[in-house]
Amino acid sequence: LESLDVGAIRDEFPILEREFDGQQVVYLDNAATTQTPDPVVDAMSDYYRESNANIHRGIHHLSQEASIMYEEAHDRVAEFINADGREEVIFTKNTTEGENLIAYAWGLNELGPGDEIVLTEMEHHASLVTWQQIGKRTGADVKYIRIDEDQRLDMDHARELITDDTAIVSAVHVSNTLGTVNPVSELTDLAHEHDALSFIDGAQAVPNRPVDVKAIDADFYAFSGHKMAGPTGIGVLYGKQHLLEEMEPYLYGGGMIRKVTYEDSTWGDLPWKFEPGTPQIAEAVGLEAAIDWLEDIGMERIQAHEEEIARYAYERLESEEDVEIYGPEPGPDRGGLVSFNVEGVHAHDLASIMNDHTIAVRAGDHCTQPLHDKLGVPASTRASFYVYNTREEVDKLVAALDDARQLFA
Ligand SMILES: Cc1ncc(COP(=O)(O)O)c(CN[C@@H](CS)C(=O)O)c1O
Repeated sequence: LESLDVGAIRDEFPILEREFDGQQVVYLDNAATTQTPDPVVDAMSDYYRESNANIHRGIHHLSQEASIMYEEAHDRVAEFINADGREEVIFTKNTTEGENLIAYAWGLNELGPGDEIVLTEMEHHASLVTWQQIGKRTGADVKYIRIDEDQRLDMDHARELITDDTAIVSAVHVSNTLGTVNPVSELTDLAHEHDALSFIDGAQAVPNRPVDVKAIDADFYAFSGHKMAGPTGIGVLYGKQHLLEEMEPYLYGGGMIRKVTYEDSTWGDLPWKFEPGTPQIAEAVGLEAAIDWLEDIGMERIQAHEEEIARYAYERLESEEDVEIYGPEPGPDRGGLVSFNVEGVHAHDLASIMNDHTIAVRAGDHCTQPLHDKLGVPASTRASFYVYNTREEVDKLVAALDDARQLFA
């Protein structure tokens, strides 16, 4: 694979030139949100300047133009993840809303006492808390597939846990804390062997690797635009068409109906049935521009670059005796992030020192509190990489550890 021209890529991100206290920003918090390249910002600005109108309602030129842009953004997403078409692509606010949409529109109606919801111990709160609360409301039991000593998923335990009582398996594709890449096709097969559904949380996967939802055969797959060089305020819930057809909406209003009388209403076609009210139109345009931008580079090259930088970070940090790294060794089942702790230094103190060097990392539980309890640590510091990061930025991260040691260790 031809390596990326990181310099040319960085030129499309003016924010990466910003300085604080005379130091250029080192942005290593991409698992939280990625930066937005000029072509995406320009596409959204152009939309507002030239095509802004409400969709699906007006018969005037601007509304027709905006409607086509919005609808075709669904087609572009479908092509990107290999969905059958726009009918399988619901625009949400973010991954979290995608999880909630299925939990409410499917879970509340289909789950009851005796049913089991199988999660993994490394789930993000967007999945874990949602299914946990739906379990409490429906009487369904929530079970967690263990992680092993390498913080990979214990698939023997998965095979034991997923039974004919399982109604749905909801699993993260790439852990935002461990970096672990889970065998989501195998998990989906296990679910289907027991007539259960599979929901895959792809927030940390779609941005940085090729994702083919048909190859995985997931029934639902969710991700967020802001983690893949796109805008905040838009996410995607992929769902198999026959399942979405059978599901009742759980948010009602204009745009999602076919016929309304004082007595009852009928619902519109997919995906509009699940998109009530005025949607995030400019964000849909931005998401399409982000997909064009990513595919212009190539998802395989993005994955290779991100994993090369993460491998370099892993190896540099691993050579530091007082550093504990979480997640598996670099390789096919580790994504482009590294969470770690420095002995004697609290993660928040470390991140604060990093910030003194204008290095942006995340410290805390990364919305995986139960996982941190399982790891036996209150928090961790996480460096997460993307297409514009360099080895030199990793060197700055490692060099800043000494300041933290002198101050806190
Ligand atoms: C695996 C996974 N699943 C769901 C989400 C939620 O994405 P939203 O766009 O916020 O809905 C995230 C976002 N994780 C951010 C914020 S906690 C992080 O710093 O790790 C995620 O990583």
